[in-house]
Amino acid sequence: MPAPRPNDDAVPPVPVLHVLTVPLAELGVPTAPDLRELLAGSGLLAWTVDGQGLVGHGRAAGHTVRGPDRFTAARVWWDDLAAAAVVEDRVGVPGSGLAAFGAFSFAAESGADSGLVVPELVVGRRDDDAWASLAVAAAPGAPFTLSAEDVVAAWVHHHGAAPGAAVAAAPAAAPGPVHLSPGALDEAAWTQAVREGVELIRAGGLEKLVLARDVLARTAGPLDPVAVVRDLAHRYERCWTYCVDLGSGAGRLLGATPEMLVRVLDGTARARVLAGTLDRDAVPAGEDPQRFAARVLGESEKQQHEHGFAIDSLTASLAPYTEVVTSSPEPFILELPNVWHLASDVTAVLRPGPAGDPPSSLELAEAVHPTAAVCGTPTAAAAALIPELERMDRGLYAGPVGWLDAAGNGDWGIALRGAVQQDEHTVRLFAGCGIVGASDPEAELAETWAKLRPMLQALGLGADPAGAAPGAGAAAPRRPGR
Ligand SMILES: C=C(O[C@H]1C=CC=C(C(=O)O)[C@@H]1O)C(=O)O
Repeated sequence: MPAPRPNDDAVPPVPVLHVLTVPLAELGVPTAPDLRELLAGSGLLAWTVDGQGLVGHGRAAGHTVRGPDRFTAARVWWDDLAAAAVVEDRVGVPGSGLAAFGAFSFAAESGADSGLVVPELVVGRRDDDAWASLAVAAAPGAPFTLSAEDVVAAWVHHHGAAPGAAVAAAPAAAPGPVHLSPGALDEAAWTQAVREGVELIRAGGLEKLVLARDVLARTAGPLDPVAVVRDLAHRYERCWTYCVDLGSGAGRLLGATPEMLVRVLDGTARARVLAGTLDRDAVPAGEDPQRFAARVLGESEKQQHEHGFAIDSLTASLAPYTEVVTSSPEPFILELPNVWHLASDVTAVLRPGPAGDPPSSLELAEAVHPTAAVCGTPTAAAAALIPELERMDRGLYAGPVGWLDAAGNGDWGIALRGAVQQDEHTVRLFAGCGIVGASDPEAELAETWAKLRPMLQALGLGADPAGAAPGAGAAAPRRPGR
């Protein structure tokens, strides 16, 4: 559905893009590659899961937005860009043709830019389909001259090798020591904030609240984001690994999220809802790990309660857009290298809007954000309390991150288990926990460390930052015993 337009003076003019998508077979690459091998080079944009997805390089166009209308403003820009673009798509699958990466702030009031960026070169893979798309700005009315040779030239430029040839592997992510320090709140202050949250819930003001904290990592040597992204994509292959730099100086968002906010493919929406977490390091000696997870997560009333809020908030916000919504009858246990989660997959057949088109992935991402997995229940009460208790601007953490195409398809994950790289030596890591009346603040603090683990490992800090890595030289904030 086209985005409602504000008055035309407020809409910036868009560039005219020429876009050519060719199958990789046309470039001499007969079998679909594992996209993780293409995570290299400067100006990387990525959205991959299990070797599939989209990997972008360079920048053909981009638009940043802020405030409560940030999604609508981005959609208007995208609709205009797509209408003006001249596209030759020889593949015709979701993600081919004109495609953009995007990231949106958690809060409407955030000082961080949100937006969309169209890479110059995108290499995509969906099952056995693999393609490359080249996008370049052209003068209005200019003839379309892009050819497969132009795509190869862009590939060589960005990858330093021809299509099909091996790309140089990245060196270690963070050479030299990494120093960790508390962000907005230290551990004691954050635990106190959780305590206050629990009291408010018990007093009946709200039912669930998600509280997060940030940790700053300073690296002695320059941090290579490509090595971080590669590490995450290989280690967390069941998660969606993301890397988005909107180019506005706000930093590079990277991480590997297990949570799919909404995916739209050919008129069907899907989501993976998570809530309920168990640290895989917490298995008592002699216990069978799977049975332990099934008992502690699957049979815990507190965890099921927390999970139920997340499912209800998603299905309620999808309802106006859907014909039928189905979800897993019982949550299942999702096993990740660092934690187990209670998870439910939701599928919804989308209802066409008044103009006959089903809602786009970005329209749905706006409709369902923020879910109770990152905000709370009721949403408005939780959203108002979060900055007050966390004492920070979440920026892009816990906001939608992903990609979209001109047909409305796209994947929007929730930017979790990640960080914002602020400069060559500084990354700001985030993790949060769903709090209910039965939550124990110390246990929630320990859970944030388990959720920070993917990024800490990618920085070379090992699983336990407090005892970490003589080689990594970590200086970490105190980690509670469990
Ligand atoms: C808020 C985060 O996780 C959410 C997603 C899955 C499980 C969660 C939990 O069990 O608390 C959180 O709701 C985070 O990783 O920062």
